[in-house]
Amino acid sequence: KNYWKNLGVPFDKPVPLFGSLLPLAKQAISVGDFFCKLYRSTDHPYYGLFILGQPSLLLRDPRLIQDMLIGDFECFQERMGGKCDHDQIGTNILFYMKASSWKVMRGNLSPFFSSSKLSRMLELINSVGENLVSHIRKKTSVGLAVNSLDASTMYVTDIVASCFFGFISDSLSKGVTEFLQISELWTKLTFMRVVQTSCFVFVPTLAKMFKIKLFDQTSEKYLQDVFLQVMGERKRSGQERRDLVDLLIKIEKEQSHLFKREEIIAQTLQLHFGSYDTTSYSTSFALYELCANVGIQKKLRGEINSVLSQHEIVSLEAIKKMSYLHMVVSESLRKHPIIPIMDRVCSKPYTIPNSSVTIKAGTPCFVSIYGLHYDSRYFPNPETFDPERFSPENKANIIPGTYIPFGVGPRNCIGSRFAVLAVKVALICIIRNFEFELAEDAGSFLGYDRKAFLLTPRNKSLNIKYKPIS
Ligand code: HEM
Repeated sequence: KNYWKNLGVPFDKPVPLFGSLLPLAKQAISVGDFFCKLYRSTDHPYYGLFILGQPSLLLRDPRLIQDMLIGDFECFQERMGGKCDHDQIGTNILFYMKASSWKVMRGNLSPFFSSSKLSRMLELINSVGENLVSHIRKKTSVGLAVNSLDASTMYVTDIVASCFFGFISDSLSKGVTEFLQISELWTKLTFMRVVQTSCFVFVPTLAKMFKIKLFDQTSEKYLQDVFLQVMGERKRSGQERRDLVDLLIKIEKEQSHLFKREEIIAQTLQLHFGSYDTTSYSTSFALYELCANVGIQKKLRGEINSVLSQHEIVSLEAIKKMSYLHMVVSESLRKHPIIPIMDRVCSKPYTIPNSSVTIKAGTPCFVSIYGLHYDSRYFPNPETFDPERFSPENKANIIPGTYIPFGVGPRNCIGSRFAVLAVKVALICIIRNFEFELAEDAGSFLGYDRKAFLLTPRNKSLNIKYKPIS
């Protein structure tokens, strides 16, 4: 209780057993709001809290965040959670991999997101984008509003199947597919899943004792089987598609001394899990903002049409020329940072720069991405959707470390370029073909689900009325 007091660090008063986490345990507040509230409760560069009995630190100052998580990365290489040997998939996804294996695996996977690989994947994403337009056209032709959160989810499911699992899922045309249903189950947060995931991350001792695993086991097994089937066929035929399946086959062949089979399979499930809700919610929030800001929608349509009048296809080169699109997506990710917090665990005693405070090995350190993005010192009128914050002239004024939708440092989001590309293609496809606005029954889309870890729209529908442009 007096741990932070004795070190002279301002802190959140703990309650017995729960520490600072009681509001979360009661599901009275979402994870993003909880850390944002702590962020706002002090002016100090850092703030103490207790994860159950474990003293932990919230880093607030952007300079400090950068010094610690980038400059002193060797002391902050791992996250909380994932130390459960009984769960060979959950523990071995890149997100939770231990530092030594992580470095090699990250090096293996990074080239998968290089410009040349993205350019190849863009062909696949474009064809899913066309299906998204057909899906909207079909619903619109019979006078229906389109639940655009569902449509975004199907769009991302089909991209994931195509780019990571190597097969066509086509849920946008079929409406429902087994892969879509399993993917939804995979990321669905029931009360039990929330408790189990919390144990896996915050109380690994309990997770070990009760053999709790990170993922829902039915969907984990299904996705593993799908991937192994594709992998097996690929090995038998000797065919190469230069995609994730080929890359993982190569790692299995060349690095069997470093990685077990589960560690390799875990990465496909990781990329699926990493992309699924994050990218579909990001697409939906961007669509919502374009409905709410008709002037911005119009201006964006102008830019997209103008660039595409000089390019036959939606190539990386064409997308790069759409600077306003980049500003719109950047602002949407500022206002809606789907992963609202990030964490690292300190691996050795560490003295906080410009202080006499030394934290112990094992201390979890958090960053409130949401708190930073809504801090009016860094982003005036943070509630306003204003892409001009990211214009070439204004961008230079953004203080490093204050805009971090994809995290900070070497362990930041590996899929950021892929995610931004997928969101941009969806917007390009929609905006070229339709004018759109919120339907009368759109309801409130902007409340966040209190039991979710991600910024999850509480109202799981985003009804949009689309008007085809001839
Ligand atoms: C808009 C969509 C997305 C957002 C906002 C997002 C955000 C984040 C954030 C904040 C982190 C933690 C970074 C840190 O701790 O410094 C992260 C990590 C990660 N993300 Fe994403 N992400 C998105 C999409 C994706 C996609 C599409 C993939 C996969 C293709 C992906 C895969 C990962 C992985 C594997 C990690 C862990 C990286 C590591 O530990 O090396 N994410 N993401």
